[in-house]
Amino acid sequence: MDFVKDLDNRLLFAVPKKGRLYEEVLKLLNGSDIHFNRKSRQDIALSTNLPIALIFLPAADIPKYVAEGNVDMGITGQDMVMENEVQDKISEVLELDFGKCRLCVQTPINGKDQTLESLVGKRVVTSFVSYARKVFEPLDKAAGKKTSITYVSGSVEAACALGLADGIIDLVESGETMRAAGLHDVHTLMTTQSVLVANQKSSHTDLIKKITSRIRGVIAARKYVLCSYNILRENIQKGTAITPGRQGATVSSLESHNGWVAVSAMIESKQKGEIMDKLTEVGATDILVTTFSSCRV
Ligand SMILES: Nc1ncnc2c1ncn2[C@@H]1O[C@H](COP(=O)(O)OP(=O)(O)OP(=O)(O)O)[C@@H](O)[C@H]1O
Ligand SMILES: O=P(O)(O)OC[C@H]1O[C@H](OP(=O)(O)OP(=O)(O)O)[C@H](O)[C@@H]1O
Repeated sequence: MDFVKDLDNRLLFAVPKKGRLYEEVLKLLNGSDIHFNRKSRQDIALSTNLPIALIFLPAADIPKYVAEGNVDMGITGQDMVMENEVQDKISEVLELDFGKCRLCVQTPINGKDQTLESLVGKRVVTSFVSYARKVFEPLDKAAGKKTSITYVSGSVEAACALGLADGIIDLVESGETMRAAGLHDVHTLMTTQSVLVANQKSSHTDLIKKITSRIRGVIAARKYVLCSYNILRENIQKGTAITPGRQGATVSSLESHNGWVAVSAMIESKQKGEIMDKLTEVGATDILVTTFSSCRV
């Protein structure tokens, strides 16, 4: 019971305890300077530097806990928020730029069913039963049929080959799992990614803002790098046209090189090769690209 007392006045932050999102979330917490010691098999860890308790839960259950106010905030997938039907009860505070995939209707490549509509009245297997019911309800009504929707907790792709389903609803990222099971996607129901969600009535509004801002900084730092280079003063405009920066580039004079300036600006990480090529073409030298672990922009 002492443990429960330890949670008093702490913001409760639910994070996935395993699975696809776990490693990414640990990196986010580390980058956000949220320190904690998690003892083996314990699903609650107190932060050592902030009034936060991390609660390790299945990603699928996190939306429910956040919506009910049992925890103040959490990290889960948009698909899980939708499946739990709590999108109106929680605030989606921030998209996290990982866990990106699509929720798709899939059928055997060589089978009879090649559309969503052709599955009406047949057998569908999924981990997303409540969402599936919503999808098939109007179709069933229009066709006067009843689609059978069955829950399985994982390895959904096996259901068609094993004779349990005519089609499945499951997540697709690279498509490898689907193809290996002899399936293809005939309809995309939603695209999804991981999100930071918060209870709308949490009393920890300031701390929620602080955590959100830190996590936003980690995500932004992954998208941007700092590009710095030297260029002749007369070519500054050619350089800054290539690296305008987020709010303008920083330009400073080079003491020992008359007529030269040093420029630094944030650029999108994925464009760094092209930008360095262009800077070289306009006569920039000593072009450096530096990554950073967090930022506030
Ligand atoms: N292949 C994928 N690519 C990207 N994101 C995915 C993928 N599979 C799942 N996700 C995202 O990760 C979330 C959690 O999926 P995961 O399969 O890890 O479930 P889990 O219940 O946490 O773990 P497990 O399946 O091991 O029990 C999903 O709701 C989805 O948002
Ligand atoms: O398109 P892909 O890149 O192959 O990814 C899709 C697979 O990833 C997820 O499952 P996961 O591997 O998390 O395991 P699970 O089947 O136990 O849920 C999802 O349920 C698919 O099976």
